[in-house]
Amino acid sequence: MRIVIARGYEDMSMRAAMIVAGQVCLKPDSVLGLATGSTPLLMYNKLVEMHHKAGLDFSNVISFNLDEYLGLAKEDQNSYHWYMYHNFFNHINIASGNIHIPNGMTQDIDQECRRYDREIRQCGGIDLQILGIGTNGHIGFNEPDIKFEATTHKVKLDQETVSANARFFADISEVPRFAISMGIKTIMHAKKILLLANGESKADAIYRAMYQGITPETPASILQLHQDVTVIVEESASKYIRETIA
Ligand SMILES: N[C@@H]1[C@@H](O)[C@H](O)[C@@H](COP(=O)(O)O)O[C@@H]1O
Repeated sequence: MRIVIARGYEDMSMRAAMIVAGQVCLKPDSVLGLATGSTPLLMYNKLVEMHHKAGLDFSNVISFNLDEYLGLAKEDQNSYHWYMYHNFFNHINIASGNIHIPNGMTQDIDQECRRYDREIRQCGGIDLQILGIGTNGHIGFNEPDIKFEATTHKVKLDQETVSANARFFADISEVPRFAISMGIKTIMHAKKILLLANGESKADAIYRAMYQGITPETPASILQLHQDVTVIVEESASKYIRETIA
């Protein structure tokens, strides 16, 4: 693991955007695994800026999002569909046919999960996977569990995740309790992984993920076994890491 401690959110986001931009420049038809949440927001802004000001070209890029809430339509402002189009896709030149996000309104969840995994395989797997981390150590919506879930699957969200994500909804009762998430195996098959952690609320989770045992109780800890992971930790999220290094 390469660990970078960034001087604040801006620095973390710029470093992350540079890595994504580097990937796209070197391989214009890269398959990107994309994350949502508040953490990568500024990284997406920076990539949009690089597209407009420096001609960063996404026309051949293929994207697969990590997850989607079950029961939220694409038009719902809390769906990850809406988030991705609103914050990123609408502002760059990615081809709409190259965008993949699980369908949270599917009538057949198993079939939707199998379809999603098949499409990732058909595109040759993910070149660069971007990840955030939940306060409970989740990646995508792979929640703490007694085993690692391999492929795309239906998830029951943890109470901690529901509470953490309630800030985006008018009321906690509106937060969906279920989601579809890419599995750990698919994430681990990505050629490169970029994990971002921002804010003090992530300090414990990122420390456990990087320095404690590998356990499905901290899903992000599996990343210790991946050969090419870069972790960009914003300063306040790095407080336990710095204590360990010091
Ligand atoms: N499913 C998403 C994750 O992909 C995200 O990385 C994480 C952290 O979110 P945030 O960046 O808002 O803290 O929680 C959400 O529930």
